[in-house]
Amino acid sequence: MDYPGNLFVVSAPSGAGKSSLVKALRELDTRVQPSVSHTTRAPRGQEKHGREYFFASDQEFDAMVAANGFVEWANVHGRRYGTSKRAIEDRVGKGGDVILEIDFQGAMQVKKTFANAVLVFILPPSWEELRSRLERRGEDEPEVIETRLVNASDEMSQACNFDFVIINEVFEHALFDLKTIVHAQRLKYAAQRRARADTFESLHIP
Ligand SMILES: Nc1ncnc2c1ncn2[C@@H]1O[C@H](COP(=O)(O)OP(=O)(O)OP(=O)(O)O)[C@@H](O)[C@H]1O
Ligand SMILES: Nc1nc2c(ncn2[C@@H]2O[C@H](COP(=O)(O)O)[C@@H](O)[C@H]2O)c(=O)[nH]1
Repeated sequence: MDYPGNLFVVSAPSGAGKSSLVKALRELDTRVQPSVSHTTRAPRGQEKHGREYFFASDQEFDAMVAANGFVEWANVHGRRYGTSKRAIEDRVGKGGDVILEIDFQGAMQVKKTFANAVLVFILPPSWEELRSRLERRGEDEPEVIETRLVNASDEMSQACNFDFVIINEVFEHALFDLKTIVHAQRLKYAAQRRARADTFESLHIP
């Protein structure tokens, strides 16, 4: 699908720091808008319906799947998560930039629909640090942390299918890398548009 905006997808094993990086990027760059996903998991901590997620029952999620309402959806850590078409098509269709924080299965589905989407995978510096970040965050029960660490191994093996891989060891360095990828994509896209406009002009196509 061709569209005038930029679509960025950030994936990572749970606890690698993607939400923190995307939040910091958005504070520096207000052109990048997040998409709020739907999930069947329960809210945690201070999460609010419509802000972090649209929290849906299994029946509500089923109804959206049946209505073809998702660009992508997947089972992640035993719950379902999905990006609604409405969450991204409006904005990228009008030339805005959207950033998705989704798992690798969703990222692969997005790439099939939006071939120009830029896929970024975030890796933690080590297993020990991944575990310690999940524990320090203090938002998940120990068994949930164990499930996420078990799943992290499969998730990390998918990094090679992404356009860019960032190791989030020193937060500021990882943020710089992410910011650079976003800027580079904008420049590339603007250059492509200029080249296309020049071609039409030289051929006298209005
Ligand atoms: N470079 C870093 N150094 C140390 N701690 C970090 C770093 N990046 C993020 N963290 C911390 O690690 C924890 C996990 O980060 P975050 O919640 O952003 O991960 P996530 O990948 O979005 O996880 P999930 O997929 O479960 O939402 C948070 O407490 C965050 O403050
Ligand atoms: N395929 C999708 N994955 C998603 C989506 N929204 C979030 N996620 C991923 O789920 C896990 C767990 O998230 P958490 O908030 O419960 O910690 C994480 O890897 C997210 O990236 C989505 O819409 N589609």
